[in-house]
Amino acid sequence: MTTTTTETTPVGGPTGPVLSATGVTMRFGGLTAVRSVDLEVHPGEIVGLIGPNGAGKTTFFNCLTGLYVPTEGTVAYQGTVLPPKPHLVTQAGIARTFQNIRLFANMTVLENVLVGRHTRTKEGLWSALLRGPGFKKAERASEERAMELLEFTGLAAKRDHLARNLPYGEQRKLEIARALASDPGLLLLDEPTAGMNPQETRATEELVFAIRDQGTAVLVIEHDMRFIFNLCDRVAVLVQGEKLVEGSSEVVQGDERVVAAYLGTPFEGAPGAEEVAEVEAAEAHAGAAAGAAAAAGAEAPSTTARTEDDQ
Ligand SMILES: Nc1ncnc2c1ncn2[C@@H]1O[C@H](COP(=O)(O)OP(=O)(O)OP(=O)(O)O)[C@@H](O)[C@H]1O
Repeated sequence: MTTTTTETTPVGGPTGPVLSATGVTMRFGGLTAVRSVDLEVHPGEIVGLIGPNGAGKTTFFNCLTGLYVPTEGTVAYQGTVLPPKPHLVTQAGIARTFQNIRLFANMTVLENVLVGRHTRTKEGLWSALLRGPGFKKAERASEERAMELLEFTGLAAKRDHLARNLPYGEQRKLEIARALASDPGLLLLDEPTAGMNPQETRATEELVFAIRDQGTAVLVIEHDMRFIFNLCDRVAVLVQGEKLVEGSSEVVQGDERVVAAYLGTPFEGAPGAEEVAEVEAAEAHAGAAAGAAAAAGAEAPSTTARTEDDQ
């Protein structure tokens, strides 16, 4: 089934997944960039999409957001199949950022967020031209919401700066603020930490958690595996346009096919490494304490005994 129709078709209830992509295929001439990919994102989830360069990740995002009309397959938001038109997809509740920053460089930070707000304002052309009371009220409400988002992303102090004068990390944050201005139920992030230093990456991680906590589900493409495995409830791996594996960070990291096709040897600082080191240190400490207690002819403390039983 193709998504060339402009009708919206209910296929589920509001309690189901936020996003359901079903059998999404995208061909460019003889090249199949995305092949029959199914993916769901549920409310409250952060889902990662990873894979080697050219695997089809961005093409898949473009199919989800109506930039491309998939050759086959459907994309549904909250149970309603979406027409492949970017403005209708945004209006439905899916917002995105791009791999290459796309801000209005000569507009202020606040103005950039206000642009992202336009899908949620109802005032028409005449109202805007005449600047009637309805328009002024809507304008004030939009500005209030935009300022909330600038506070949320830590950019409020820069509201009047030109976007082009922001440091790189803040430009990426502004892109996120602008995407959030459409009050999405699902946010798609395409390589949000590309070019960031470790501090900026850590701040982005916190921001994504905060976005999820505020009720927006997130689907994120990223090559930084530490970021992905720390952040995501679920990770899907695309290889040569096909979904190879999908599961928790642990499942994906442990899958031999993913390691062979993409991850290679385990990356340094894998999540859990710190915890493993802490447990080992605690066990060594407990073992030493038990040894000392035995040497002194006393019973080992109960916590030590439990630790040993658990091994
Ligand atoms: N508009 C297009 N026309 C023709 N081929 C395209 C087009 N867009 C993408 N492709 C091809 O589709 C394949 C998938 O590209 P895509 O950019 O989706 O991969 P990706 O996984 O996002 O890669 P990266 O991690 O490098 O961003 C590539 O072979 C690419 O050359």
